[in-house]
Amino acid sequence: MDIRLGNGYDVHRFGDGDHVWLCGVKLPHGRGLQGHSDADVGMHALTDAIYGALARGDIGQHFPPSDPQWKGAESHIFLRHAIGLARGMGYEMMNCDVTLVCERPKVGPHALAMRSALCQIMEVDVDRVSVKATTSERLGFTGREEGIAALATAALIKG
Ligand SMILES: Nc1ccn([C@@H]2O[C@H](COP(=O)(O)O)[C@@H](O)[C@H]2O)c(=O)n1
Ligand SMILES: C[C@@]1(CO)OP(=O)(O)OP(=O)(O)OC[C@H]1O
Repeated sequence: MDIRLGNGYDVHRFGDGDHVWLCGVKLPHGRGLQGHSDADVGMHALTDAIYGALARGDIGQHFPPSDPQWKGAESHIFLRHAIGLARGMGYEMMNCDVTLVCERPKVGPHALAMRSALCQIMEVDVDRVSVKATTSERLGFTGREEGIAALATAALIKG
């Protein structure tokens, strides 16, 4: 049995807008997250955790922000690529865990929808996918609501 662990971290800043995409769920919000893609910070962190587990670089190497092809792209494209790479190397998702760091929006009421969205994209059981959140007690850039940070861990298993 071969188990590989990876971690991911991402940040997107708030700008104009009326919604945010978080882990595949569109939430109405007073501001939007800025990015080259749809700025789904949680999905980006999870995608990077998978690349990290595989030692296959990071999201910006596979989908360069300088490439106009990815402007406005839906982030499921990135996650599908990462999990496809994992399967191509003989790995399955054992479990993964995403933590969103923001004062708002409140994630708890939407966590199950987020887990469902991620597990559908990755084609894994929902009990293998965790999404949770914390504030940063109003400290730092997340505390000032200048942006949202996300951390993720992925465990991949072969055999
Ligand atoms: N965006 C968020 C932030 C937090 N939660 C939930 O609230 C709990 C308490 O947060 P603290 O930062 O005060 O520890 C946290 O454990 C989450 O359950 C949330 O849903 N959305
Ligand atoms: C996802 C990509 C795609 O161009 O752009 P962004 O939406 O800016 O997101 P980031 O987390 O900075 O990762 C870099 C890029 O790969």
